[in-house]
Amino acid sequence: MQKIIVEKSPPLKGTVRISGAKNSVLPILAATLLSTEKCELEDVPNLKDVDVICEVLAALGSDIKRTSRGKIEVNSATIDNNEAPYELVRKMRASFLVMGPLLARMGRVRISLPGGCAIGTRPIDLHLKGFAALGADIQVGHGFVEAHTKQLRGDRIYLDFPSVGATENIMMAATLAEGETVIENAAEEPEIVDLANFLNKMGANIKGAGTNTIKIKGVNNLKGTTHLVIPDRIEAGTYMIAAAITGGDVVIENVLTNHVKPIMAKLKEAGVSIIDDGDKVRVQSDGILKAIDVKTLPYPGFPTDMQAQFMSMMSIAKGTSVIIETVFENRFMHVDELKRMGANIKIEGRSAIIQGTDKLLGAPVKATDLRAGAALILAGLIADGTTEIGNVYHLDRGYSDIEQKFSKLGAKIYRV
Ligand SMILES: CC(=O)N[C@H]1[C@@H](OP(=O)(O)OP(=O)(O)OC[C@H]2O[C@@H](n3ccc(=O)[nH]c3=O)[C@H](O)[C@@H]2O)O[C@H](CO)[C@@H](O)[C@@H]1O
Ligand SMILES: C=C(OP(=O)(O)O)C(=O)O
Repeated sequence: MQKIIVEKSPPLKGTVRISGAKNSVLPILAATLLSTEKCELEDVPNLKDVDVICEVLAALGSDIKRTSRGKIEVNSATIDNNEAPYELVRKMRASFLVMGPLLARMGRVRISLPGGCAIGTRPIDLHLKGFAALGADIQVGHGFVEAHTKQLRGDRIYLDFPSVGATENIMMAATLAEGETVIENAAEEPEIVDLANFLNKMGANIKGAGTNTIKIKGVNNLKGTTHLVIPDRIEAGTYMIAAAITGGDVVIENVLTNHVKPIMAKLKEAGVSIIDDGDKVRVQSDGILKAIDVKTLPYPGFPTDMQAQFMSMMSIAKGTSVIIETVFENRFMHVDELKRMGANIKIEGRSAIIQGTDKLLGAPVKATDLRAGAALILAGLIADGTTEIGNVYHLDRGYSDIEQKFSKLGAKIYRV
C-alpha cells in the first residue's frame, strides 16, 4: 500500500500552476455522451477520477483518445450501451452524471445506485425528481436505477437543495428535451457555468447558469466542440493554505480569483496577505495566524471542499475557531486524524471547535477522503517530525501531480 511521507518543511516558496478542475471535467466528460460528433477537451487534470469516468464512457461505447498531456478526445457518435455497471459507479459517485446524458440521447438508461461515502449518505433523490419531472419513467430496485422515456419534455423543477450534481444531471438531460426546462434553486458553482458553456458550444440553448434559475430550451441534437476546462478552485485554495500555514510566499498561477473569493476573504481574516491579480494570486504569511470562524455553504458561500484544509490551518492559529459544516452531514472524519497529530478539536453536531495549539506532531494517519488527505499533508508540513499518510488513493482522485507540485515549492514530501 502506498503512503505519502511528509516531513516538517521550510516556508513554501515559488510558483505553482493549478490544473483543470476535477469537478468541471467530470460532468463535461459525461456531457460528451450527448454529442454525435467528436469533442476535444484541454487542461484535463491527471487524476484517477478522470481515468474512471473515461472507463465508464468506454464501457458505454465512446471512443476515447488521450492525444497529449492534458488533452482528451471523446467520440460518442456510436454509443451502443445504456448500462453503467456497479463496478464502475462504485469507484466514483460522479459516474452517476452519465444518467442525464444517456436518458436524453438514448431514451433509456440502467445505472447502479452510487451509494453513500465517507462524507455522508449522499442521496440522488433530487436527480431522480428532476428526470421524473421531464417525463422519465423511473424504477429503483436491486441496487440499480432504470429509466426510460419516448421523449423528455421540459418542465419547471424546483430543487429542495441547490445540489451541484442534480443541477448538472438535469441540465444535461434537458438539452435534448422538447420545450423549455427551468431549474429553480439551482446550484451556482463555477463548474455549472463551465458545463453550461461547454453544452452551449455544442449547440445547446442554456441561459442563467451561475444564477439560481437556469433555463434550457431543448434542441434536436448536439455537435462536437473543443473546450478548455476552468482551473480547479479547490486545488488553488489548498496551495493557498500551504503557503499560509508554513509562513511562505507562493504565487498560484492559473486560478480565477473570482472563484476563490470566500477562501481569500477567510485567509485575509486570519492575517494572511493576498495579492489578487485576476488569474494568479500571491499568498504571503509569517505563519502567525488568527483564529477564524467558517461556515460551509453552497457557492458563492465557503466551499465544503476546503473545510478540512482550513481546519488544519486553524489547528495552529491563535485562539478558538468554529467551523460549521452545513453541506454534508458527516464531513468531520479528518478530525480524529488531526487529533492524532496533537490538534485540539471538539465536535458538537455539525460544528467543530478548534482550540489552536503551538505545534503539531508528525504521526501515522490515514486519508479518510480526498480533502481529508489534503488536510493531513498541510498539517504534516508544519508538524514536528514525520507524518505518514495512508489511503493515498483518495488524494490521487483529485490532486494532479501532488508530490511534484509540493516538492517544487520546497516541501519535504515523497511517496513510498
Ligand atoms: C464531482 C463533484 O462536482 N463533486 C462536488 C459536488 O458533489 P455533489 O454533486 O455530490 O454534491 P451535491 O451538491 O449534490 O450535494 C450537496 C448536499 O445535497 C444533498 N443531496 C444531493 C443530491 C440529492 O439528490 N439529494 C440530496 O439530498 C447531499 O447529500 C449533500 O448533503 O458538490 C459538492 C458540494 O459542493 C462538492 O463537495 C463535491 O466536490
Ligand atoms: C467530495 C468531493 O468529490 P466527490 O463529489 O467527487 O466525492 C471533493 O472533491 O472534495
